[in-house]
Amino acid sequence: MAPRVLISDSLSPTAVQIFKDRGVEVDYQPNLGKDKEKLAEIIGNYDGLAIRSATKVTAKLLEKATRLKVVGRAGIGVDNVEIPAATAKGIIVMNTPFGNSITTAEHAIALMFALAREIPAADASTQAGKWEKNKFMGVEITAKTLGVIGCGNIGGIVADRAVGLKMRVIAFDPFLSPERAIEIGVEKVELEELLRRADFITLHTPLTEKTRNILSAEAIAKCKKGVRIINCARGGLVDEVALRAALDSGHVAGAAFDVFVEEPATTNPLFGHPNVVCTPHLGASTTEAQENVALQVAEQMADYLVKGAVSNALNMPSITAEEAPRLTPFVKLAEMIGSFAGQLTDTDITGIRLEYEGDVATMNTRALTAAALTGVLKPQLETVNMVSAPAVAKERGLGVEEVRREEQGTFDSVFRLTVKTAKQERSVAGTVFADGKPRIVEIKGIQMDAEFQPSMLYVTNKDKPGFIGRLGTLLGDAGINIATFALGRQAAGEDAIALVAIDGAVDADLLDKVQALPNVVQAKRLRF
Ligand SMILES: NC(=O)c1ccc[n+]([C@@H]2O[C@H](COP(=O)([O-])OP(=O)(O)OC[C@H]3O[C@@H](n4cnc5c(N)ncnc54)[C@H](O)[C@@H]3O)[C@@H](O)[C@H]2O)c1
Ligand SMILES: O=C(O)[C@H](O)COP(=O)(O)O
Repeated sequence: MAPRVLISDSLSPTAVQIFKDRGVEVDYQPNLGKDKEKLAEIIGNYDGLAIRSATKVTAKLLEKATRLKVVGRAGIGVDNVEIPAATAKGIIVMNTPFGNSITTAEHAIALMFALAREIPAADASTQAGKWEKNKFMGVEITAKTLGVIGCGNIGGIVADRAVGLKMRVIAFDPFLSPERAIEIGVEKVELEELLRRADFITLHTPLTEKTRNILSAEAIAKCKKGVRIINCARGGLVDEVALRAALDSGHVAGAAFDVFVEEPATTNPLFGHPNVVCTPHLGASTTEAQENVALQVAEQMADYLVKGAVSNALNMPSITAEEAPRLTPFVKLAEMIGSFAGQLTDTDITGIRLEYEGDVATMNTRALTAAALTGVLKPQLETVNMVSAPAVAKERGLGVEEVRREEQGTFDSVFRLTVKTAKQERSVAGTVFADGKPRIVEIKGIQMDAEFQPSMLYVTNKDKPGFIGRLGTLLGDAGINIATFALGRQAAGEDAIALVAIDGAVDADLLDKVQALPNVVQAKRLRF
């Protein structure tokens, strides 16, 4: 069945076309993001949800999203998505981190000019027939100091444009390296210094607990008198009430805002002030940016739903479309080896060691680790998947250790997983053969050669004559056909392992009988 995607915000028709071309069924309902109830009613029918900023992907909505595998944000900010809730449900959240950066940076520059020359007010006055030539006295931006708070993708582009406009640019960003600051021609400063020196301040950080009200009443008071403030990033970075007071007192000369604490903003403390310019979250609204983000989000979501490739995910390691064909059989191997170990372990797992040997050590081991953890946890947690498994493992305090060795041994690649419990360590290793099928090659250090089968019986025993015959007879008498029988042992008379693929299933009674056979140490049913 073709995967189904719902687009619940306004997106370029390019997205619809790409989904169709990639074999994904698509429903375009651009106003649904504003209708929470209706969205919750139908979200259960979809594998993918493509959104902009109007749709709020809350934990409550995700409860109804029983089939959802991916949320794609056609844009940058994902503050409208409850990512921990999506992760817990195994839903990938991806964005398009660069598609609208230039456009948004240009909007910030446009708002800076609008403030410097009071263009919106002058336009309204002129079109009202007033010709108030003496009322609108602007300021030049040349040689003025622009303070950039948050100098990532957009802040960096704003800085570059401002340098071109002959401004002096200073930036506050704890994660801006001195090398990058030199490269883009900005002076890296602390926030206090930026506030003290800047003639214009522009904000380009995400909204986090650290950045909320980064321009608080106190910070605004530290600004140079006559400062002009531009916010094209997120509502909540500036204390709107404090800013209004500073505008009223004349301490701040002007403010240009594209984003607001409450959106859609129909009322706001800043509204109505003569030196305030507002736009309705238009930062990303150009034909070019909307084409970019629509195309990118549709390609990324289709790649995931159709090919399993993951890019720009915020809660899962990336798997490129190029690496997916080589990686996919190993993802399957890692999950099955993990599942094998998880099914064998009854007591609390305290730690997991993952060893990648040979070619597999050069692959995307973050994705393989996520797959292996999924396998380990699934016997206890039905709903866990590659998205949620690393977070769940961390939450449960499982120490996860990765070891990579590129030298090859008997096989081109070996993946070994060791589960640690308070009582013991148990390892299982496997590889992928040339036919692309995963194989078990070692259990507890004992060499084996077994394919994974849907129904298997795992028996450890003392290697004494008669065991195989007795087990075969027991299964035969119960009407159970043996499909394959793999054996491995340490040495004659010592520990041995039998891995038996069977048609049908062994019930609890029969398992007890296997367990009661002479020399049997442990008998377990396994399902793959
Ligand atoms: N108005 C719009 O339509 C529109 C469009 C696109 C993006 N945005 C918003 O713009 C913002 C920036 O986007 P971006 O692509 O440049 O993101 P980015 O991740 O590339 O850059 C953000 C920068 O903020 C810095 N930062 C984080 N915490 C900080 C702190 N406490 N103090 C100072 N700096 C801090 C980071 O180090 C990073 O360099 C986002 O919030 C995004 O949602 C708005
Ligand atoms: O973070 C973003 O990409 C912008 O806020 C754009 O939002 P929009 O897609 O709703 O215009």
